[in-house]
Amino acid sequence: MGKQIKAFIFDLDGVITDTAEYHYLAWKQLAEDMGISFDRDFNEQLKGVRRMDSLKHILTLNPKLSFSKEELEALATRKNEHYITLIKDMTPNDILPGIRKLIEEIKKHELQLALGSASKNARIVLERLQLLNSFDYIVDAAKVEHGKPHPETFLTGAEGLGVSPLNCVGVEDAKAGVDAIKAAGMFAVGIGSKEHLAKADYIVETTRELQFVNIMAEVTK
Ligand SMILES: O=P(O)(O)OC[C@H]1O[C@@H](O)[C@H](O)[C@@H](O)[C@@H]1O
Ligand SMILES: [Mg+2]
Repeated sequence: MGKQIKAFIFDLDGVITDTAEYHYLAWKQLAEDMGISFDRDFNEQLKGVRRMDSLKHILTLNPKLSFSKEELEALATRKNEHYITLIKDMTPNDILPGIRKLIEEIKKHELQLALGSASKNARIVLERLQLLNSFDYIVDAAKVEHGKPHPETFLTGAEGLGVSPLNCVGVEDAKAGVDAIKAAGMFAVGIGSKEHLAKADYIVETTRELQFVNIMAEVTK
């Protein structure tokens, strides 16, 4: 018998809006300034990963480079400045196809909705998209100690909503995120390729295919 679903917990970047692309471009700009190049395949390992952890991962590409703690902070700040420039003109038109409809269906069925994001910019982005009020609870980088793939982000979301993780569906575009959802004991919807999101319980290629009825059918299988 399938589970009873009471809540959805959405990742932000790459799920609600295409800020995953802006994170990629901002990291690429910073990395190129340091003579490091990386491609979209390597970028899959950065998706869902916190700012400083992402920077440290990029720096493994050139082990000859070494930075003090202060220098690392300055580099992470510079990346964020590139990112802030890229998101400055975002509007509700930047909500990815299918997301608004899915949120409407979640509300119509009287389920709860939380955000589970690794980003310190999560509230700014939701504000630009005029979606802040659509969420019953928001988990961002400030609320948790451990980044994804640790389950804390999703467990904190469930706790904030007052529901058991077993009654939650998590929605993610990142491998680290899907791993976090599964470690939290939730049903995982992955957006992207099977190759990157192998652990997801149900995978769609793009947000356009995120249909409430199809997700519920998969959950109750
Ligand atoms: O630098 P920020 O806005 O705090 O974001 C941290 C991380 O947030 C995640 O949502 C993104 O997938 C990562 O790419 C990003 O590094
Ligand atoms: Mg994401």
